Amino acid sequence: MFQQGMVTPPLASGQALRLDAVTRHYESPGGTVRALNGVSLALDGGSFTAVMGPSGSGKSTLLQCAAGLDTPTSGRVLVDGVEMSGGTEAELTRFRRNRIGFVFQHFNLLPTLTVLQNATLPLRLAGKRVDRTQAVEVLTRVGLADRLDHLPAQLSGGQQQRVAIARALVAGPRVVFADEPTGALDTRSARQVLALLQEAVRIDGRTLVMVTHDPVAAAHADQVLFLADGRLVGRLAEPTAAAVADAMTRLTDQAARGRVAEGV
Ligand SMILES: Nc1ncnc2c1ncn2[C@@H]1O[C@H](COP(=O)(O)OP(=O)(O)OP(=O)(O)O)[C@@H](O)[C@H]1O
Repeated sequence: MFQQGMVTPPLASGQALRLDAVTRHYESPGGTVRALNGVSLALDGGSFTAVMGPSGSGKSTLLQCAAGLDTPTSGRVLVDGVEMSGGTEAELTRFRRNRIGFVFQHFNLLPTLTVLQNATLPLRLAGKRVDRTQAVEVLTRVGLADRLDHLPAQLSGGQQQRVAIARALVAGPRVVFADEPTGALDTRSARQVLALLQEAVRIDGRTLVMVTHDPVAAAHADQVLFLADGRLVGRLAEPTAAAVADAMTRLTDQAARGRVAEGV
């Protein structure tokens, strides 16, 4: 059922991610852009949430703020009940490395590193010992056991994204953020990537937050949160692709009507 409005439940021990009244404003020559306008949400550990909304609604900004890659103008982000602000840049980086994984649309692999080196980079950056057996296990799970010494340029897009998923999972993060992880992939590779992300939730108990424009991808999640104009405006539990597409059509129409009313 599509529910309008969002209510944040009280802090619970099982909460992996919580945002309290997060805003992100940008100053631009045309005035202040309110990319996020008071977003509150709470996600349980082991849940899979898709975030959707019209272009410019604030999806990427939400992900970047929640993942500690960007700093909110106001509000709080808590991962595992621990607030992700107030420290130095080095502390924030350490916090992110220990608790957060990120999958990008365009993979962001380092071209001169092999598959194994790319996948274990977060461990080496964090100064942790690289357990080769465990790293190979992760790469085997994403179907790349026979590609360990390949460079990214020697792989297909789908294979590169699977390396990126291994990299996001290798340090055992509490929350994994994925920004359009299937946006650059063909249907078959997209399906494989979604299955791997789903497995990370169902088998390993990771908490996954995925921005997507694709209703079929969103239907893999437990719930879809809808953003419009920097606010959470609705939630769809146990989504089907048809219900997600329907809700998106309504939101996009509303956004277009809003722009006409404002004379944009
Ligand atoms: N660095 C920035 N400086 C100024 N404005 C920005 C900046 N980053 C984002 N914005 C603005 O904030 C708003 C939200 O952007 P965001 O990229 O989060 O939207 P989105 O929903 O992810 O869009 P899309 O689906 O097109 O990727 C937009 O109006 C965008 O132009």
